[in-house]
This record gives sequence, C-alpha cells and structure tokens, in this order.
Amino acid sequence: MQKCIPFKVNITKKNGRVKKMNNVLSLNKKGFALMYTIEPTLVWVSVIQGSLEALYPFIPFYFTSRILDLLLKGAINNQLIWYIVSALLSSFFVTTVASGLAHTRESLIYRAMDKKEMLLNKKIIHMDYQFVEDTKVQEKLSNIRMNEMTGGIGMFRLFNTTKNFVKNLMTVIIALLLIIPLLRSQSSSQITAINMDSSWIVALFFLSLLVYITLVLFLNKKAFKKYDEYIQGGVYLNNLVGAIFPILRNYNSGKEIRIYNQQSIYSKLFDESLNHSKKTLFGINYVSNQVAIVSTILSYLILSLSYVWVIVKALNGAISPGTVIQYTGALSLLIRELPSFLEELSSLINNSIGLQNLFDFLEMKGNRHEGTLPVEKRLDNEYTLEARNVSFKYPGTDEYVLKDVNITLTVGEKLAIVGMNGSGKTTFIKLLCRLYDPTEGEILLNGIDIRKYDYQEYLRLLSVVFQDFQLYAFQLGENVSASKNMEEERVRDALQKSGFSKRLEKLKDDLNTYLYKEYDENGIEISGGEAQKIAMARAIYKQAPIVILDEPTAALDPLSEFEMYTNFAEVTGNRTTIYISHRLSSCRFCDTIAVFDKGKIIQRGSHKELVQEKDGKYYELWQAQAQYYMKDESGLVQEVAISQ
Ligand SMILES: Nc1ncnc2c1ncn2[C@@H]1O[C@H](COP(=O)(O)OP(=O)(O)OP(=O)(O)O)[C@@H](O)[C@H]1O
Repeated sequence: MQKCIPFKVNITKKNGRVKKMNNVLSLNKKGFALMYTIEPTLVWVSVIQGSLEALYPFIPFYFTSRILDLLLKGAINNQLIWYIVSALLSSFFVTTVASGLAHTRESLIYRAMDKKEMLLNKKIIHMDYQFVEDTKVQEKLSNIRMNEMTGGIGMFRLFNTTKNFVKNLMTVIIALLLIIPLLRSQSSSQITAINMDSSWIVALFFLSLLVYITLVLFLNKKAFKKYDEYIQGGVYLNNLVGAIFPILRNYNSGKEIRIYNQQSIYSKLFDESLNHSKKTLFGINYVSNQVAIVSTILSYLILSLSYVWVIVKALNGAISPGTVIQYTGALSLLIRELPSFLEELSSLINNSIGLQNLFDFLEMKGNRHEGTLPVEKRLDNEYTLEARNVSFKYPGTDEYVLKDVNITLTVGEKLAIVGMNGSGKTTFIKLLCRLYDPTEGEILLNGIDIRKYDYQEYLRLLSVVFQDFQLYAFQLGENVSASKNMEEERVRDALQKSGFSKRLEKLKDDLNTYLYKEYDENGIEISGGEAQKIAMARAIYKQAPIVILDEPTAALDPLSEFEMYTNFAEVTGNRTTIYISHRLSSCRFCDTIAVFDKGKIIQRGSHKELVQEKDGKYYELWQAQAQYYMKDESGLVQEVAISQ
C-alpha cells in the first residue's frame, strides 16, 4: 500500500504540470490572437523583420565558404562571380528591409499599446459597477499595469518580443539546417584516437545541448519566480501610491494637505515605494546576471568542443576547408542564440502570469447585460416601480444594508426618503439603478423584474443626481447633455430650470465654456452649489420619466434652494420622483415620505400623517430640526436664524 503513495503523487504532479503547460500554451495563443486583432500589421512586421534579422549573419558564412572552396580549387568562373554578387545583394536587401521595418515596428508597438489601453478603459466603463467598487478588481488592474511598467509583462511583452522570438527561432532552425551535412559527413582518414564520425559524438553534441537547454530554462524559471515575488510585494504599495497621486495633483486637496500638514504621510509612503522599487530592480538584476553568467560559461564550453570537432573533421577530410567557415559560423550562431532563444521562450512561458491577469480582467462577466426584454415606450409615462421584499448585502460583506424593503411608486408620485446617515437610502437608489442587484427579493417595473429588461433601455427611464455626482473637464453644454451633440435650446432650458442661467449669462464662451482647467486654460472654476445646479440640469435635460435626486440641495444657498423648491414641480413635472434629503422641511411637498432606519422602512405616509405619530422616528427627526423653522405669513415654512 505504502509503495503506491509516491506513484500517485507523481501522477498528480505530472498531470498538474501538463495542465499548467496547456494553460501556458492556451494563454499565449489567446495573447497572440488578441495582438492580431489589435494590430495585425505588427504581427506580420515582427515575423518578417525577425526572419530577415535571423538570415542576415548566415549570408557571409554561407557564401564565403563557397567562394573560399572555389578559390582553393582555382575556379575563377561565373559561379564565383554569382556567389559574390549574391552575397552583396542579399546582405544589402536584408539589411535595408529589416532596418526599415524596425522603425515601422516601433511605431506599431506604440499604437498597439494605446489600443490595448483603450480596451482596458472600455472594459472599465462597461463592466458591472460592483466590480468597479471591488478592491480585488482594482488590484487586478493594478497588477496588470505594474507588471507592464516594471517587467514589461503581459501584452507589452508579446508586442515587443515576438520579433526577437521569431529571430531566435529562425536562427536555431537555419543553424541546424546548415550543420546537417556536417553530421552526415564521413572522414577519409583518422588523425585522432576517437572516431569523429561516430554517432556517439553526434549524440554527445545533442546531449550537451539538451543539458544546456534544461539548465538555462530552469534558471530562467527560478529567476522569474523571484521576479514575481517582488512584483506581488509591490502591488499593495502601488495601489496606494496610484490612489494618492491623483489626490496630490488635484489642487482642491492641496488645501487640506497644507492645513493639516499631511506632507509627512506622503513622504513616508514615497520613500517606501522608492525603496521597494530599488530592492525590486536590484533583485531582478541579481538573478538575471546569475542566469547570464552560467549560460555564457556553458555556451563557450560547448562551442570550444564543437570547434575541435569541426577542425578535426576537416583534417580527416570529411569536410572541405571552405565549409569549416559555414559549420563554425552556424555552430557559433546556434550556441550564441540558444540562450536568447531559451530566454525568449521562458519569457513567453512566464508571461502567462501577466496574460492570465489580463484575460481574467477582460473576460470578467457581469449579469447586467443579460436582460433582453425591451422597455415599453409610453408617452403617458405609465411606469410603476415596486421593491418587493428587497434585502441587500454588499458583495464580500455579511451585514444586510437593506432588509425586507417593500415599496411601490405609482406613476407621477413624488416619494421622499429620509433617515439617519448610513440607513441605506443611497444603497436603495443604487439598486433601483441596477448598479447592484438585490441579494434577496426583486424590483419590478410594470410588474416585471428589472433584471429581465435590456439594461440600456432600462437606464433610459432614469435621471439621477447622485450625492457624489461628477462633472467633467468638458464644455458646459457637453456636461449637461452628456454628449458631443447637444440640443442647445434644451440645454439652456435645463440650466434655467436648475437656476444656473444668471451665471451662464456671464460666461464668455456661453455653453462652450470649459469647466475646470484640465483641457482649457480659460476653463472656469465653479462653486459647489453651481456644480450641483449643473448636475441637476443634466438630470432635467435627459427628460427621463423617473427622476431620482439624492441630496440635490445640500450645497445650495437658501435662495437657490428656495428657487429649486419653487421650480420643483416644473422641473419634475408629472414624472415619478424620488427625493432624498436630510432637510425634512424640503420633503413636505412630496406625496409620500418613507423613513429608513437600519436598512428598513419603518414609517411611511405624508408629512401631515407622520408628524402626528408622536413616538415615530419622523417626529423625532422633525422635532430636532423644527426649532430652526417657522411659518411665514403665507404659511410657508422658512429657516430662521438661531439666537443664543
Ligand atoms: N460599496 C460599499 N461596500 C460596503 N459597504 C457599503 C458600500 N457603500 C455603502 N456601504 C455601507 O452601507 C451602509 C448604507 O450606506 P448608504 O450610503 O446607503 O447610507 P445613506 O442612508 O445613504 O447614508 P447618508 O445619509 O450618510 O448618505 C453604510 O453603513 C455604508 O457603510
């Protein structure tokens, strides 16, 4: 029984190795296919340039050996002239074309890198939002970038090394083809005790090559393992520094960095990062040098023995004096290029780690795009939204952020959501937008689970202003229309409704004014409240039948806020509206108010009804704020100054 154990282990190990090799092959195949899709010309140029560069050093050996043999025979004839002309012309042709292709290849690599970067960016834009928020996904992306930047691993390596791989492979093939006659040649005499034609000598030659190949591959693998350890060690640091750099460059954060004297935190982090990369580069150089030294010593040893073999064969009369040049040339090229070939081969094998990361990322599948049902286009905007027994936990967490939420929004209804910080209000909005799907329960649009609808069509129903909305360094009109082709009148109308028209009048470039200064030095800086008005205008411009506003007045001054409430009915019209606010006085004009508490809806009703429930949460919240409000003559509730 005991004897069987090592046998079993071996089988598993062997299977594991075979599987790993298959994986390496399939990843490289996928990598080359992607390279061909991204930039097919680069593949062809690499193959042609590599083949020509391989051919180039053989031309003089091949022709010189023939020319020398003819000269030794005293044959000054047409064939001799033909060899000389061919040697010169072919060298000229190969060098010219290869160096021309070298420039083309360089620019093609830049283009391919740009296209690959676009591919990653497109993936980020289109992937499920939950992946964008997932730190593991961010780490994968950072890994891809770090691999490329530090060690040129991933597609970058394929783009760069394909030419060299082809060159080295072709060199080995041509060299082997050129030494075949040497292996088959027979001596007419024997000047040494050893028979130089014996198949043992040939076997010994190939055996030493095999040992050499195995050793170099093994050392390369070891070197790569070390290299990977260094990379993995740096991923966390790279993520941190990657997240911090944009903050440092952003002049807005410059204020806090100075006020709170945060420079020392960043300096420490930069020192750590520099130390790590110094250690990484030193470690990588150290192992690479070890490989280079061992393979050089071995290659010169084999080469010296090969020279002895060829010379003795020539002295034995097995080969002509001229072909000594061909054989020694071919052998020295074979042995000189073998380590490079093996290094390229190992680098392709090791590159599979980079490719694995890349394809894991590119092939990440979400479920957002599975729905195919078209959303019914209704001019009357008869869309009813219903959350039925909705519970939700963020991926990778154990705690329910929402629990058994049940609510129906009828057509044209204005729903306000209120509740303490962290009670799940924004999360509920994220579910309505399908940025996440409920862990349990379902959200229905006109009675059908929203997951069944075509996602893009479903999104067309929603206009959302998030609490942490973003504006971009594009033109004002582009920001509002979220497009390069804006409808000017609609943009103006939306800006007027959101309260931005007075500021617009002062803008020199009108709707073409750039926000911020990243793209245009004449770009304008906008205040928090102005930004909120533009974000609001973007939601109005979309004219979607369902409007969701998460704290839309948080940054507005009292007058702008008042203006916004006055325009609220006009802005939202007969659209179904969800409105989140901490300012309860602003929720009174909504038909229904839902009170969220620890992920549950604990109260629901109109403002009038809820303030009657004296032991309810809404009453408690209202009381806490009521001291800041009073009714004016018209009965409207207004904010008042607090007197000490
Ligand atoms: N991406 C996330 N991953 C894990 N937990 C999250 C994530 N986003 C939010 N949470 C947690 O979910 C809970 C609810 O957050 P949510 O933003 O929905 O609250 P909220 O009611 O909108 O709060 P506020 O009034 O402060 O805006 C919080 O405890 C928050 O920490």
